[in-house]
Amino acid sequence: MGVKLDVNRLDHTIKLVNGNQLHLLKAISMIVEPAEQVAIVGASGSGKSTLLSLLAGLESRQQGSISYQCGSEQLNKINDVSGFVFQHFHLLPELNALQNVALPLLLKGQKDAEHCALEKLRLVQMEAQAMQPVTKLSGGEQQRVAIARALCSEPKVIFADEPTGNLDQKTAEQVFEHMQKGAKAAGTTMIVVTHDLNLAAKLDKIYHLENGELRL
Ligand SMILES: Nc1ncnc2c1ncn2[C@@H]1O[C@H](COP(=O)(O)OP(=O)(O)OP(=O)(O)O)[C@@H](O)[C@H]1O
Repeated sequence: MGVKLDVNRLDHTIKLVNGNQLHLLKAISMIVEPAEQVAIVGASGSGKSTLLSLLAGLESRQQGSISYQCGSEQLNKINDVSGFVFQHFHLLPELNALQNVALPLLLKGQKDAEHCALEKLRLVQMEAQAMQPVTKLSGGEQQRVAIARALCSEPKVIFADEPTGNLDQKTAEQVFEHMQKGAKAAGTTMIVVTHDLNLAAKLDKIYHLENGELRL
């Protein structure tokens, strides 16, 4: 069961190095339903990554509120039930694909970590390369490993920041499809920041961030 996000009037101002202030996000409100897959698009510098970090609880809110609900339960912390996929993969170069995917589960003390990791690698069609050091994998393969890692902890919501930004169009589409399928199969809510309108069009809703305002 995915998480429902109820975002109410988020406001965010940034202090620039020259001392000026940039009113980046202006009273942003949105509702993301459980298992919904939404895109946030907008020009470079419009504040998409900042908004995603706020939604994911990685950055402190200045104003406004976000409530997270899973079934009938109100969640106090989103980090425990969320997965994050970054543009630059953020894999550990000294480990192989399987170890990268299994690591978060091992850290939690899960005994069947490698079994779960292998299952997720199969889902993104990377089982055959499980023992490969990640440095030997292509960009698209590395991102599929990162997606398997995000799916491994069976998150209730996935936040993805330009997950295919480093990939060519064809690979981007394949990787995106894996991510979408994985999230759909598990009923996971997914929020994706992307500049790629083709990919955004594959999701349930597209939000546009412009001049600090979010509109459908
Ligand atoms: N901590 C910070 N301190 C100062 N400025 C910041 C900080 N974080 C972001 N900014 C600025 O806020 C603006 C929005 O940044 P953000 O990364 O959220 O935009 P974005 O829409 O994701 O951009 P891109 O598509 O290029 O990644 C940029 O001008 C950036 O330089």
